[in-house]
Amino acid sequence: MTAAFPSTAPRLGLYPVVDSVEWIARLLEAGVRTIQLRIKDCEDHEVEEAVREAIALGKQYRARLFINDYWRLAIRYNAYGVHLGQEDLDVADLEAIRQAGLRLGLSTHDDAELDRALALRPSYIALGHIFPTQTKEMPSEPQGIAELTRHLARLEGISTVAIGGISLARAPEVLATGVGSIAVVSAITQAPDWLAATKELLALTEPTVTA
Ligand SMILES: Cc1ncc(COP(=O)(O)OP(=O)(O)O)c(N)n1
Ligand SMILES: Cc1ncsc1CCOP(=O)(O)O
Ligand SMILES: [Mg+2]
Repeated sequence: MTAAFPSTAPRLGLYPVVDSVEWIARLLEAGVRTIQLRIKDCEDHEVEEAVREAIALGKQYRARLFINDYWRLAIRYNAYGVHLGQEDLDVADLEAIRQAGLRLGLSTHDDAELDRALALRPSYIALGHIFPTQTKEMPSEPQGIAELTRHLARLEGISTVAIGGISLARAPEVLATGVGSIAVVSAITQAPDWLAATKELLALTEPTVTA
């Protein structure tokens, strides 16, 4: 049987996905504890400094900092984890990521991709896109709440993340499915007041414990 990747928190809560060290710094300062650096379509050497700085910030704030795509740099600078999509899986050295002790998050869009992801025993499984999104061109249709719920039934005991078109207004219905985390880009980066949006999303995902 394939060895599992290291576990992460069962519920990752609010998971902003951002494209700069500046966003990483301001969101960690705002209280976010799961976050991803996602810079697209660069060579490793072009993003190396940003990846190094983001990972250092993640450690400083004791946060779960995932690096999207650049798995070699994530290993070099000892990130908390790496996020990979299905196409990334065709080229990444998963054994090197596992040997380095990094967590692994995987994207899925349908049952076949879920089968493939489950076989790899990642740290979390992302499901998307849930709603239409302007942030990334998607070849598939949005899966919606009913399909998300159906997929979650296969994922008992696995850390799960929903992504795609999740606005502040839609977050409650997504969280009501029982998914462990909501990953968001524009709900924060395009918000008229990013700090207010972040605080509201944090409150939704991390309800205060009552005695
Ligand atoms: C949490 C999370 N879920 C999905 C993705 C998308 O990853 P991928 O399919 O590899 O697409 P790109 O982000 O690389 O364009 C993600 N980054 N994070
Ligand atoms: C990176 C990614 N992967 C699937 S949807 C998406 C973008 C999500 O962005 P938004 O939260 O703005 O819809
Ligand atoms: Mg990718």
